[in-house]
Amino acid sequence: MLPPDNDGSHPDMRSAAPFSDAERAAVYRAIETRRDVRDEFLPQPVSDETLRRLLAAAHCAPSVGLMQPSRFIVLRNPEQRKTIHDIFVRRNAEAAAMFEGERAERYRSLKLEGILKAPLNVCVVCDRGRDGEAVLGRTHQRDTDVYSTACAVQNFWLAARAEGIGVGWVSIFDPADLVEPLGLPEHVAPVAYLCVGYVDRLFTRPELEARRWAERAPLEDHVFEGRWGARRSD
Ligand SMILES: Cc1cc2c(cc1C)N(C[C@H](O)[C@H](O)[C@H](O)COP(=O)(O)O)c1[nH]c(=O)[nH]c(=O)c1N2
Repeated sequence: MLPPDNDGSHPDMRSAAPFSDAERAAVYRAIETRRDVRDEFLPQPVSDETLRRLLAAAHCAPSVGLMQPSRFIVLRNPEQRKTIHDIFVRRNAEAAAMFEGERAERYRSLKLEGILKAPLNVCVVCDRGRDGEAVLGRTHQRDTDVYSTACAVQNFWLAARAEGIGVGWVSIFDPADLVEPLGLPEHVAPVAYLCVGYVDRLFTRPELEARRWAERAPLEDHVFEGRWGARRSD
């Protein structure tokens, strides 16, 4: 056992004082007003400096065993994005066929990506590393590397909101579809295909709710006490 430091804390530690009221409000505002964006992208380019801030925010995310498995493939070339969009169109037709009747009609009326409209696409991938290599925290939960990458995506999304930049996550692909167009090696899994660009308007609630596809649930319905389904008052 290592001896404790004099005051019991590591020299690299610092105060964990709460944020000021304004700082705290800004954090919650980013969380509450973040939206998935499909169609509101403006053509205005995102500067390298701004993109770097978003990527730095993503790179700050927690990761299992500090594995830092997230990698960011930035796609600017319209031709390459056209290839990805063509794949989306094909997969989206397959997806639409999985719904029936009025639901299928409603599905087809939704715009579910901004691959070509957004000035920038970023594919966030997870370098799953070499099999057999033990990673702290991942020894019994193999997918924690992918969860770590999802944390990076959320950091990116929230930082983007603070910058006035919209992000839309597109997952209507078979992950294998992206291997060839992005040159992904076998140990790299695509996690999030993101459309990124400035926006001047955002929905005040999830667009899928505004368009009557699904409804947000009250938080209370999703919080249990001690056991699945148990309520505090039970
Ligand atoms: C893992 C994952 C995958 C997808 C999404 C999200 C996430 C987390 N979302 C966005 C999703 O529909 C949206 O987050 C919810 O409807 C809630 O809306 P807000 O994000 O609050 O605007 C999404 N949206 C879309 O139009 N096409 C898509 O393929 C996907 N895929």
